[in-house]
Amino acid sequence: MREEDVETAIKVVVVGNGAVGKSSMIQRYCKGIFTKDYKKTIGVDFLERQIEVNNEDIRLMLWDTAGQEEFDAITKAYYRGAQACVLVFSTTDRQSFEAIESWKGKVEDECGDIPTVLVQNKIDLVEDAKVETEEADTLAKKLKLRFYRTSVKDNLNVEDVFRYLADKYLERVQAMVEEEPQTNQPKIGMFNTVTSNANSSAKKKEDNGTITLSGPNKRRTHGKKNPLSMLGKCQLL
Ligand SMILES: Nc1nc2c(ncn2[C@@H]2O[C@H](COP(=O)(O)OP(=O)(O)OP(=O)(O)O)[C@@H](O)[C@H]2O)c(=O)[nH]1
Repeated sequence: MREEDVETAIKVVVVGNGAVGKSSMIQRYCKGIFTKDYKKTIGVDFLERQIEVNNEDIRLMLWDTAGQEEFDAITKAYYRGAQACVLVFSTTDRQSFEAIESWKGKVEDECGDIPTVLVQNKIDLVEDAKVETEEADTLAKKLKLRFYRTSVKDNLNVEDVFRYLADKYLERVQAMVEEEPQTNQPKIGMFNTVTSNANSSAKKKEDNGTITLSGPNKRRTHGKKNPLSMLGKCQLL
């Protein structure tokens, strides 16, 4: 395998209370659709989308985790190996706002300090808001997080959230490469990728309901040089 044949993939976890719009956000971003129905996520699920950053193909693997506390034990295991995180609360749900710091802590426990954004979703329902604009701004400042207000329904700012995370992640990788140019061992996760279809899912549901990823695979990038490939590969989970 040539170095330039390795594609970069970023595992992003999307977390927050139930019904804030996590699944909807991922569906909007990966499939371009929005549905009004609420179907609570059981455990975890993921979708992926490929984007181009600095002339490189980057595959974002978006992990949708259940917001209901009853699934905490399962979902935490899936935070492992995440390289970026979206913390979501809803404009119309005060509790979901108050739970943000706790969600941040859960992700940090498993992943350490990874690029993270704070998202206030459902801003189309601003007339029903249970969170003041200033409160949300203050929380973002306190947690030192980039803050986006989105409406998945109206497709507002959703693209920006994931673009920011991809940029931020690549910035960190680049800084790491510059610091330690000789090393082949990544300090933060990167792995060879599985499939190339933006909407395809690389997960496999086993009989016991566990979702596992297929083993590392490579995808040709038609000789396009990928400077990130020098970091080699590592395990996803
Ligand atoms: N008005 C409005 N409704 C939204 C928006 N985003 C999501 N919804 C609705 O909110 C409800 C919950 O959305 P989900 O995406 O299922 O929420 P979730 O966070 O994945 O919920 P869990 O799976 O329980 O964790 C659904 O009825 C969506 O249609 C939005 O931006 N505006």
